[in-house]
Amino acid sequence: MIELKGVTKEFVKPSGELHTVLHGINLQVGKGEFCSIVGPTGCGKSTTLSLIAGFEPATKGEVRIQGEPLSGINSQAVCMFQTENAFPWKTVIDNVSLGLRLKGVKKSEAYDEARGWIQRVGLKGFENHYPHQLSGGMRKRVGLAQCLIVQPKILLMDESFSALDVHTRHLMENELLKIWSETGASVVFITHDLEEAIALSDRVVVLSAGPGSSVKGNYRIELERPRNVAEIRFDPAFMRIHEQIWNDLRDEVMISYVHAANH
Ligand SMILES: Nc1ncnc2c1ncn2[C@@H]1O[C@H](COP(=O)(O)OP(=O)(O)OP(=O)(O)O)[C@@H](O)[C@H]1O
Repeated sequence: MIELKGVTKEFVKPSGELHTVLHGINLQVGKGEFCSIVGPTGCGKSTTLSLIAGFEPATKGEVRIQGEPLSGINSQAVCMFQTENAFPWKTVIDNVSLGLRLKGVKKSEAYDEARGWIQRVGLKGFENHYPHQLSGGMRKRVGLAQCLIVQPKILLMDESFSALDVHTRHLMENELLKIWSETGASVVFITHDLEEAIALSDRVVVLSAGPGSSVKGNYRIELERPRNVAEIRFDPAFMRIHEQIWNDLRDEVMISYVHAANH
């Protein structure tokens, strides 16, 4: 579904110098696969997501979606960020139905579809509430429904749950896994939290410390599904995988600290 082949991304600094964020990234995400990307702060995780979304082009190499080179915005993908997706001046049902309305679907049909999604994410009864009348977790549910109503083949999530308290976060993660398993979408999930990455994913990719980050490790997570993200952390198999990936990640985090201290 998604392939990055030898992708390098450079930005021009205000001084005019080139800053290489990613260097020679190779990454494949299959149809219906849940892939998380972890790495030290500033290594280029969000930049990777932005290349897959088509918000900006690779400097070198290629991003392919379903085998085709991506040019411009990736029409198969939707993005869910750490910040709110919902428009504050729109009700839940107007927010959730928006993607369909923008595609030209009639209001009554879009509303019918939106009601189904609102129910699926556990917000039945809140159709006419505004975002400020909901809790942070409920607003995330609105965001998820907003993304999934358009039945994307690719869901790109950047630290989507990191602002939530730990209990709400686990609820949302379990909810996400349940809904994802019913949609067959490919997910690329960016997180700082290795436990979250392992608990959710089929695969965890570790990026090395920047500048010029590349793929340091690529791990298949063979834990059984369905999973309960709050409980799976105590599974001995989970702990073994965590130790293995953390050994890789820790080195990169240390390198990143040293770089930060020297600048
Ligand atoms: N549009 C841009 N112009 C110039 N530099 C950029 C741009 N976008 C990102 N960068 C730089 O690229 C590097 C990687 O940023 P990015 O946000 O992708 O990292 P990250 O791994 O997601 O970081 P964090 O873990 O802190 O969220 C940073 O040094 C950042 O300053």
